Amino acid sequence: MACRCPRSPRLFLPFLYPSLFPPNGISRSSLAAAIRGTRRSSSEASGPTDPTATATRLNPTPDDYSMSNFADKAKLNLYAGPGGHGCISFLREAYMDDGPANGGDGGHGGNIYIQAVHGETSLHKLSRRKIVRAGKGKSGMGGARGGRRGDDVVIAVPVGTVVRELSRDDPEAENRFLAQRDKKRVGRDVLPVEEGPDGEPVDDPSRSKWMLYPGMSSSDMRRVQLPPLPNRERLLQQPKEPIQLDLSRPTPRPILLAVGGIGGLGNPHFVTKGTPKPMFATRGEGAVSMEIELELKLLADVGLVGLPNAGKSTLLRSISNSRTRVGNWAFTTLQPNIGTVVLDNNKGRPMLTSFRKVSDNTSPLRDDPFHLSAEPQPEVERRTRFTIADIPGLIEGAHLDKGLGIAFLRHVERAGVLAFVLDLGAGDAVAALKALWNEVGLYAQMREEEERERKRLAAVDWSAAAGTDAEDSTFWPSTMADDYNIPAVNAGGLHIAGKPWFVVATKGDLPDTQENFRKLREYLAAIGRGEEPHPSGVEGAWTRDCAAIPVSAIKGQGVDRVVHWAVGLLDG
Ligand SMILES: Nc1nc2c(ncn2[C@@H]2O[C@H](COP(=O)(O)OP(=O)(O)OP(=O)(O)O)[C@@H](O)[C@H]2O)c(=O)[nH]1
Ligand SMILES: [Mg+2]
Repeated sequence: MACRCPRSPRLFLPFLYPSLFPPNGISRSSLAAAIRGTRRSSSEASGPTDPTATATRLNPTPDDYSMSNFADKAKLNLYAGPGGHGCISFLREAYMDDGPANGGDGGHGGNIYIQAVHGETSLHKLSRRKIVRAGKGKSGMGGARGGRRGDDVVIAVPVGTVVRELSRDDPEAENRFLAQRDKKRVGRDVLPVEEGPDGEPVDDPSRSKWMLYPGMSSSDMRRVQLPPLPNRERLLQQPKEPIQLDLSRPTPRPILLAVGGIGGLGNPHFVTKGTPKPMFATRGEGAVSMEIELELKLLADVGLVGLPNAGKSTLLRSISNSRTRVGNWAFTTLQPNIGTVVLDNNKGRPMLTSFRKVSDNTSPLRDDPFHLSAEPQPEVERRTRFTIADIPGLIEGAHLDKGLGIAFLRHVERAGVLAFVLDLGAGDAVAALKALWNEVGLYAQMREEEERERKRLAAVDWSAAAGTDAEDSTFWPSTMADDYNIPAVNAGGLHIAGKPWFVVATKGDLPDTQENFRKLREYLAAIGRGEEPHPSGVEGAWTRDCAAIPVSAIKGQGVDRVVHWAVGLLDG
């Protein structure tokens, strides 16, 4: 059959593809040229700073970057799994309607662990998750079938995460404390079931630990004589309060944070001569819940510190594999970036031969907890790469949380070497260096005060058993977690000012920067000679070999010297 619609392909095409059908009077070629023109002008507007320059790796267009999710703090509420209840059941078979007790035990609740692993780079997933729950133990069943154990949870965090416990609720520790107190008071393990004047049982906390057969009459329920609660130990001991871990290395095994509850016992456990058919079983124990705070301190070998727009990110791009964002405005960088400088790619002669000490902070427990390797650990190992952290620019008052500085200064806190990046084209470099050191020094002092305060609070024993003889060494046995405790920091800001540092004087390609650089070099030489104090003003700070390296990061000139100098300081 013939088509009833007239064949007019041009009818709809202009709506679908307007660019192919220019309005009358404009030729297709001139329209294409106009489109090309607008594209070029829009990329130029946001492109490299110098309009004559073409985009390169060191001077990229602003869209040549990737912005990943990043969070360096997270608070988590942890709920370990409670134990499942024991079961009250009796064998029922043909011709045996009154068989023996066969209730299964409840499963243990799941534990919560933490593990620092390579591959995780941020805490953003955990900061959104907020609550971590381990699996509940399943209750026991008839036919002597035990309940399933609750699933454990391992929280994977990046290496460099500090864990602090903020609060804890351990119902079993509380109960044990109350039981010990009652034992002392009455001289018996469990208070007798007493009846009040109206025949109602007096409130007895130990009764809530029991499950009674649902088919019992209420008077039987009141009269039933319960045996003393069995004294059961958790398979894993809950770590001491407060937990403080510094996961500065990948942890070989997950570290326990919160222990799940023990599963209840089924009724066969309570069969005695006097009670051949126990109509009771124990409930599963409650589990530990706690609130913890995670703080990620990126572990880079070198930390770049500078004012906004100084050229830190361009420097990072010029010496490492980083693709961090670069732009000609302040606060281009909004989150820390880590770049890796490869010294030896195993494809020929290495760029530099460097060794790093490994014996300093290698405890046998961390690297070889079971002493499996008979060979002694090497004292030094070859450095094939090192990492550099670029953080958002600091402004005056950063330590008081102005700008973006304070949240990110903690990432340079752990760097082995600090590199101060100064823009030679942005005024007095000496004044800029002093301002930066001032902020860093004030921040260091603030952190130390915070740490002291935290220690003071930790020294106060908040545990339920505090001040009583219930608190003995077996009550809170020590765990592996104690070996990961945060090391003490020096007083007076030295933990940052005592680090080796140097200055990278960048944008040396700009005109009239020589004089600025000369003054900077003289100032640093005076510090080295001891004529000028350390720019932070901290007594005993590192002033051994303060160098200023002139570079033009955008042209990649002089940047190799930065790598050599940083490696020299890292090697010590
Ligand atoms: N002429 C010249 N310009 C440079 C040099 N290094 C960086 N720039 C320019 O300076 C501007 C700022 O560079 P960034 O690397 O983003 O500076 P930043 O210190 O990371 O800035 P924030 O992230 O905001 O703190 C960019 O327009 C760069 O192209 C250099 O050596 N010479
Ligand atoms: Mg930057």
